Amino acid sequence: MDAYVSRKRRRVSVQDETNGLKSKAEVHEEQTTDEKLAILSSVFEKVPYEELLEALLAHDGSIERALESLLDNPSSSSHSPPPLKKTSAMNRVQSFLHFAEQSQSEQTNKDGNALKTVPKPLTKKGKTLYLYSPPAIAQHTPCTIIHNFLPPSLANALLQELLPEAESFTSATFRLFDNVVKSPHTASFYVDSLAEASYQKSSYLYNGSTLTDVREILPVMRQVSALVKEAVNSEIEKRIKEHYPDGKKLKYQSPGPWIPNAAFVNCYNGAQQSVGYHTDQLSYLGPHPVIGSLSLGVQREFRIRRIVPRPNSENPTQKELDELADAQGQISLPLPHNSLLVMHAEMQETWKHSIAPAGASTGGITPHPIAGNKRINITYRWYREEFSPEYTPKCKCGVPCVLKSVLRRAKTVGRYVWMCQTPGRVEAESGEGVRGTEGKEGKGCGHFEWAEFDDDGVPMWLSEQRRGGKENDLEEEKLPADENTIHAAPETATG
Ligand SMILES: O=C(O)CCC(=O)C(=O)O
Ligand SMILES: [Fe+2]
Repeated sequence: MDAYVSRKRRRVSVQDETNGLKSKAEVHEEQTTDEKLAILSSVFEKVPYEELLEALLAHDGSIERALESLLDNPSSSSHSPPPLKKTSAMNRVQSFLHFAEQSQSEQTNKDGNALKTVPKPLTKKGKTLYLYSPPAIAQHTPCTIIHNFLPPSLANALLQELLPEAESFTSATFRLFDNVVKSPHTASFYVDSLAEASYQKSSYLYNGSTLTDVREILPVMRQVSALVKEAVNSEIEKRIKEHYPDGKKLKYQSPGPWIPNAAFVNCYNGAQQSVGYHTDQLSYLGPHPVIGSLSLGVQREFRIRRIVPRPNSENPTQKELDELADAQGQISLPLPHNSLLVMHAEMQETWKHSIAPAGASTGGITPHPIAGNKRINITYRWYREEFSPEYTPKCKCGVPCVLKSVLRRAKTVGRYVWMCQTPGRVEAESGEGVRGTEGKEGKGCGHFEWAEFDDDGVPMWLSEQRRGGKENDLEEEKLPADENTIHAAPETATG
């Protein structure tokens, strides 16, 4: 069993198959077990990972035979719907093999000698790549996932605590192209104490308005928060060691432990409720935040796609445009009951996420024995003290600014701006979410200024103060005049 769960590449013998996959399989005889599990889980999204692994083991690592056996003997797990039709299952496998084939390319030096193998993004324009196994998700996305995270009875207790609460959730409001529209799901916001809830209601703004529904965290949610805290911190450590350059945290990522002290709870009632592509607001989380997202009830598809900066040149070639479109391709991660998804520090600034409607084409939903047609999701967050609104720069409207990352222009990519909360052109383009706020119309003052942080993501003026420097001396930190004056709002990626 260990050999199969190990992430090392191992040779597998290709079985003699007559279903047309053999030649592709031969090309990929070096496929890792992770990749094979990712392929199988792209077909059998709702079959537990362990079951897929067992099928692979039972067939000496042959994807094709494991696939056949799973199609012929539908999953033993009680809540799994019938798998896809055989033809669509085969199509998904073919498409994954196609992605995998393209995902490695030899880089050559100027003499044409191979230097090293460079992984290319697995995604492809207009296609959805389905990933289920935790190692494949860790490898190809900015997330990690822990299946069966809580003891089952605790997961059920949490669901039972939240289902009655969700009855009184209200529709999250979305601001799209200057119109305030309802998001097709409901949500509420929870913090550590009643005092904090009342402070939040009066002082924290989301796109120009305060939240109307802020609640005190409930007992089981609080108990689970401690477990989420522990798991997320350990996932962060692993992520840094295994995935980040030189095994070091990202610039601006907080070095300290992640301390969840706030949570949005989302409820999706039925297959059609969803949330559109968005990024989460950075203003109170700071740059490169980490979010722990726990799913309960009905399994739904979490989709992500990369925000890719435009090519540098004014006239990009077709090849550059194709590569851009491929890199923006969509990845789908099924989130089963009792799974903890960690959105790591690289996620919010450079990827968008959504919960897709579960139409007939994606297999609909399978009711959950406790939740019925509902999915409850808790996104545990750390509202950093340094980003409390009392410290946030204010715009000319006199309200704390919103923090956004700049992504689209090569010259300023990776920088951040504080800008007026009331959306103008930029925000309308990115379709940011405004959760449960009372819609406040108006154009805002258009204010924006560069945001400067120390390496740990602490606003520079505060960092200086902590180091015993000058108090509140923002001038010192400003860039040379020409760099500091923005004549047109930079294109931002995040809300
Ligand atoms: O329901 C989910 O898994 C995602 C929710 C989400 O994107 C959010 O709370 O910002
Ligand atoms: Fe989100």
